[in-house]
Amino acid sequence: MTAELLNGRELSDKLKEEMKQEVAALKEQQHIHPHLTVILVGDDPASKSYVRGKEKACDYTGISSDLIELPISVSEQKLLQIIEEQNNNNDVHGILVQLPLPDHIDEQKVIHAISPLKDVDGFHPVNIGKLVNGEETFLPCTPFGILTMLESKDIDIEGKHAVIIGRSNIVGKPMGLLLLERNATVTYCHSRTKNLREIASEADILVVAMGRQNAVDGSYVKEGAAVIDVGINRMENGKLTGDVDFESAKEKAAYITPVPRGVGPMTITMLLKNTIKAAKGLAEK
Ligand SMILES: Nc1nc(=O)c2c([nH]1)NC[C@@H]1CN(c3ccc(C(=O)N[C@@H](CCC(=O)O)C(=O)O)cc3)C=[N+]21
Repeated sequence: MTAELLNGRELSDKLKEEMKQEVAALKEQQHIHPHLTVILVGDDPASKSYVRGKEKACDYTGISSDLIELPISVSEQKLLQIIEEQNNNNDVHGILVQLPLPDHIDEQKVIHAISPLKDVDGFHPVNIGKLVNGEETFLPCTPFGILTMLESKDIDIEGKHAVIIGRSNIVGKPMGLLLLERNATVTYCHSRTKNLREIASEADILVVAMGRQNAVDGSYVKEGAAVIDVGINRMENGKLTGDVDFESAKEKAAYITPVPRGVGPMTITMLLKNTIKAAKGLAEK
């Protein structure tokens, strides 16, 4: 079998086109102008490039965005103060603080400071709590994007075995919760898991978010599985690659995401969705 490609770039383009119409209608009919504030601390080139991607996507869909750039030496107190100003600004619907933050800033404290109503990343504990409860909330963008890709191909989730490799707060943990809510049987694996290959090769849906190039190859993939590669690793030649050895995995999978043009663009697109939702004062289950 050779897998069908889950092309995140193509799906993103389609969704952005729809959102562009929706934003235009919101402006015209309800005088709502969705606005996202992005806060970037320091000048890490990868972070800068992601932030540029977000700005570009906002522009395309008619969402206005501000970028607040702060020096790497900025104090935690100053950052918290800026977040508070954004919380209190009624023209701002979404606030995103680009992660990771420098070591002298407590990331959890920063996430707690963002109003849950403007938390378009879906990282605030109130929103995570709602996700655990199955209540409506802002879904974390990467898991939301993955779910949207699976749904776009009508890939069955109910009753299927989903194996998540990686347990980060922003990808692995919420991914498992979302799939569980849709009646998958979910197994979490991580760096201490024994028999990773054995467990992974039982997955109908395999989500790989380990942060290590080629950590998973075709021998980890069940025939007919959907393989989702969340990894972004920059190779020596400057090109991006995922955590999955695409060539061997695609011979066994029924569906597979490429890197680049897979999960990454969907993450940004879901951020736009969440920003529109925030502007409308809603949150989605
Ligand atoms: N508060 C916060 N929210 C985030 O959502 C967040 C974050 N911090 N910190 C970093 C990660 C990473 N992330 C990506 C988004 C888009 C691509 C993306 O568009 N990737 C393109 C390639 C881009 C390129 O060529 O560099 C692709 O895979 O095709 C990648 C990575 C969001 N993150």
